[in-house]
Amino acid sequence: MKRFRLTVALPKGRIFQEAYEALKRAGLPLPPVENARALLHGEEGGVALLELRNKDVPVYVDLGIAEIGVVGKDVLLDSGRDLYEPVDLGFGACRLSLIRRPGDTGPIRRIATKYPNFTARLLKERGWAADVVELSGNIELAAVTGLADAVVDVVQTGATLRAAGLVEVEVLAHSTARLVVNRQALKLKRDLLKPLIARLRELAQP
Ligand SMILES: Nc1ncnc2c1ncn2[C@@H]1O[C@H](COP(=O)(O)OP(=O)(O)OP(=O)(O)O)[C@@H](O)[C@H]1O
Ligand SMILES: O=P(O)(O)OC[C@H]1O[C@H](OP(=O)(O)OP(=O)(O)O)[C@H](O)[C@@H]1O
Repeated sequence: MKRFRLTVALPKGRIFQEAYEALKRAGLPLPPVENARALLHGEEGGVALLELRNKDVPVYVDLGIAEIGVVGKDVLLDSGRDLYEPVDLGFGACRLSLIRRPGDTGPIRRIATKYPNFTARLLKERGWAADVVELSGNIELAAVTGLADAVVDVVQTGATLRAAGLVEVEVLAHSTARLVVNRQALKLKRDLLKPLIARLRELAQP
């Protein structure tokens, strides 16, 4: 890939637009997004934008392909990557919760989730002997159908849970979108990244 002054990793989907606008407001000259799902870039030597799946953002930033990225704390908690996380951007607020069928209070033997590492850590901390089943979407269905006797999933309004007739047993973690920065790039591109981080912090103040 051509080298750019800065490469930014953003997740396509729910938080893309807000992430894009937050970085623009902070003064980063991002290329226009007319043709999504591409490697987008402006003029030679400018800022390049990678549009990725959520869980790929920490990978691209950790391995230094992108110097910075925006991703949900939920994804970071599962990623196992040691990224510098200097700004809580505030949007994309949701929580990671333990969800069960109403009245189910017995031991959890099988737990389904899109967050297998986070969930495995939880089981270990609590000393629960359960199998983790990794799924890719519509996680609530695992509890509804009996595939699992609990799920760990994102809750925001609670509407999906209610519609599925499930209950939020416990909030395990709170999540918002975060700016993530490659640790080496922070040193090498300090002059570019420090003011951007400072500006994003100012703008993210409630
Ligand atoms: N219902 C929700 N309300 C608010 N924020 C949410 C909600 N669901 C997820 N989020 C946050 O937004 C991020 C992106 O969610 P999105 O639905 O776009 O991706 P996804 O479907 O989980 O992932 P992918 O499509 O990349 O596998 C999540 O990682 C989380 O931080
Ligand atoms: O509490 P709520 O406001 O109802 O939001 C929670 C739902 O949103 C997310 O699903 P998404 O729409 O991303 O679909 P997915 O299950 O395919 O990931 C999450 O997995 C829940 O299902």
